Formats: sequence, C-alpha cells, structure tokens
Amino acid sequence: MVAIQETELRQGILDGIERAKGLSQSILVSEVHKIDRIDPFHFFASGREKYLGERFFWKDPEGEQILAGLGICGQIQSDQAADRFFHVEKEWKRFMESALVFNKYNLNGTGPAIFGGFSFDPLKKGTALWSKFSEALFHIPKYMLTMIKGEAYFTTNVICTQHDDLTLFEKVSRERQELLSRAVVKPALAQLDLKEIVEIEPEAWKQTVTDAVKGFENSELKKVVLARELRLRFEDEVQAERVLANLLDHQKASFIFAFESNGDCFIGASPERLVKKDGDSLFSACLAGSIARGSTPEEDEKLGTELLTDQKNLIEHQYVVDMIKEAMEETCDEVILPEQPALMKMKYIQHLYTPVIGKNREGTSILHLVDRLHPTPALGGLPKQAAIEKIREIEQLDRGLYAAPVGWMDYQGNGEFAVAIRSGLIQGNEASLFAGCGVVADSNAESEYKETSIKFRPMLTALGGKIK
Ligand SMILES: C=C(O[C@@H]1C=C(C(=O)O)C=C[C@H]1O)C(=O)O
Ligand SMILES: [Mg+2]
Repeated sequence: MVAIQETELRQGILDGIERAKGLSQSILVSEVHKIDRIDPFHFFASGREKYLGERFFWKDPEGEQILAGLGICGQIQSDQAADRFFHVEKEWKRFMESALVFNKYNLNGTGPAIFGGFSFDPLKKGTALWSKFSEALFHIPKYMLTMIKGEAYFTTNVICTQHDDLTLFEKVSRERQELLSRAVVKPALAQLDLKEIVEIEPEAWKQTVTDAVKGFENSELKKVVLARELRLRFEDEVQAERVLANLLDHQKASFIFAFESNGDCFIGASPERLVKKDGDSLFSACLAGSIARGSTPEEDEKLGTELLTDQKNLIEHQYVVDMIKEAMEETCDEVILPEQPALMKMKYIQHLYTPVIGKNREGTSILHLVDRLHPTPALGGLPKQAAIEKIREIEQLDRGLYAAPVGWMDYQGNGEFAVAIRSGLIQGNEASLFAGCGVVADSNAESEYKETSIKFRPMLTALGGKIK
C-alpha cells in the first residue's frame, strides 16, 4: 500500500474554505506528494469502478513523462469557434488566481493541471458521433499520478466552497487512501470480441482524393489532408484499459493518450508532437511523408531510402517544415531545425521527420502556440485557411478530436500537445477509427488509400482487428 502521511492537505483545505468564504467563490486546493512507484497503467485501470468516464492517460514517446488522472474536480469547455484557445487559457488562469498549491517539487506536470483537447474544426457541422465532447474540453483531475523518469508524484486537487468544513478533508483523505491501495492491484482485463469492421465509403473517398488532385490545377491550394473512417462493432462493451494496454505494449515509440468524456473514450498512439513547452524551451515536429516498413532489414532500408528521395513525399513534408518554422519564429528568438528530414520508423510505417526546437520569448503561452500551429499542413493543408475550408466542404467525416491537439498544461504553463492521429473513439460496443493522408498535386488515390490503411493498423490491432 502506498501511504500518504503528511497532512498539509488538512491545513490547505481549511485555508481554502476560509478563502472561499472571503471571496465568495470556490477555491482549488492542490497538494503534491512523492510516492513509491506505482504502475500508471494500473492506476488508470483501477479507476474503473469509481471514476469510469472521468479518466485520462498520457505517455510521451520517450516514456519520460506519464500522467494519469482519475475523477474530475473542474472542467473547462467551450463550444465557441472563435476564441476557444484563449477561453481555455483565460479560464485556467482564473482557476489558478485564487488556488492554493502545495508543491515542493516544482516539476512539470505535477500540481494542478488540465488535460484535454480541441476539435479539429469547430466550424464543421458536428454529428452525433462526437456529442460527448466539445470544441474545447479540459478536465482538472481529482487525483493525478505523474511519472517523471520513473519517479512517482501524486497530486490531490480539491475544490473548496464556503459551505464546506473539515469533513471534506476526511472524505478526500479516505478516498485517496482507498484509491492508492486499489492502484497497486493488477487489473482484470476483458477480452475484445470484434464482430465487424465497416469501411466507410472507400470508393467515394478515393473519388474525393482524385477530385481534390484535379482541383489543385486552378486553385491556390497546394495540399489538403483527407481522412476516412472505419466503424467497428464488438460483441461486448469495449474496455478502454484493454485497448490502452495493447497500445502501451505495441506502440512504445508513440504518444499514448486516452481521454474519457461522458461515457466515450478518445484513445490513440500518435507519433506526432504538436508542441511541448518546458520553461522557455519549445519543441515541435514536422511529420509528413510516409512509406510502409519492410519485412526484412534490407527491404526496410530500401523503402526508407526511397522515401527520403521521393519528390512527392518531400514536397508534402516541406510544406509542413515551412509553416512550423514560420510559426515558431514569431514567438522564438532562436529556432533550430535540421536542413534535411530524417526517417521516423514506427511499427508499421515510416515517416519523414524534422524536429524543431525554439527558445521562447517571454510570455508566450503553450495554448497560443497550439492555436497558431493547428492544423499544420500535416493535418490540414496549404494554405491553411483554404485547406480547412476544402476539408469542411468535401470530407465525408466528422473528425471531432481526430487530427487535433490533445494534451496537458500545468499551473506553471508547461505542457505538451500531440496531434491526435492513429486514434479512435470508443463508444460502448462500437468504435470509430480515423486515418488520413496528405494529398498533393502528385497524389494517386489508390496509393493514398493504401497509406491510410497502414495508418489504421495501430488502433485496429489494439482493438483486436486483423491486419489487412
Ligand atoms: C493524417 C495522418 O497522418 C499524417 C499524414 C502523413 C502523410 O500523409 O504522409 C504523415 C504523418 C501525419 O502527419 C493520419 O495518421 O491520420
Ligand atoms: Mg502522405
């Protein structure tokens, strides 16, 4: 059992209640402890009984930072298109202005933090598919486990109101003790019983790609990313932790995220960083241009070399590099990136990859960068606005949070957002998977179709599907 001895929280809650009375508003009290190592996956899974629908999980590709949250003690959301990034920023600042934080570790991702994401395009008419999410949706967890390079930190967040008293501390104290003792038990995982995979309109999708290519001739558009959907049906309800376990086992080099909201779970294993902020250091990545992995080392190398020299893929990639470089230069004194892309080799696919590092000028928030970068031409196209409008017009899909920023931000403004690709939405005993590809003047519908088929694989296999 992982025991928390200290009682800073007791005094914190009492102070919080006093402050709530004084200000006539509710107050967030947050306390951080270093604890013995517990498996963050077990922690997430152990929340099934009490916090189902109120959990999140996050792992960066290096496994250096893992966050798992249980319960919701506060929520920030917006259905407004215009200022959703700014709205989240403003609301989070408002929460933090009156908050009491007891955190002696001062490490990124410990203490109060929000986890969530934005939809791809708030102006696209939404369908029932994504009704459980908003255009911007972030949760402040009640309890959060943060693993930093193998060390475990535990954050307790409590909202105190003027009507509370010491019983609030007793309740929270009991609750977290229970939760920590459950978290060390290995979870029982249900089987996945996949019955049916429905490919949504593949021929119509190919036609859309062909039409988009033709449309480039007399338009300013140079690139547009088009996505398609698979709908999966299962015998029983899909357990998010079962899928998460599979992703953690098989997609080790990816960001792995799971975000529950109102009974649905958005989950994925993305290779793509949108932006990370650590103090004044900013990190982004250009990832576009794809080819399959080879079945032998020789074939794999041959395919890699082919990708590194293929004009169509190099152009697809360069559009992303130009845009991210420009965006980073607006807020950074110094932007460093290699001249040539390298290969990023994932389990089923290899990509052209250019990492970007910048030194942030004071005061630029990570959400400002998310706003500025989303969508990069890796997920939208070029020029940005025309591409978004084109997708809105021709894509037969409700992207929701697919291809959009998903991640976290702490109370000091540090955080990280991934581009939520290689992802799917779990809804009871059904799931939707999404995959897209960068369509440029040289694109061919059949090979783009094959590229998207490979991109479905991480999620499809995690859900018990066969590789096509
Ligand atoms: C759109 C997706 O992936 C993006 C498109 C790529 C491409 O077209 O080459 C490569 C990486 C991603 O930026 C997806 O996986 O759904
Ligand atoms: Mg491509």
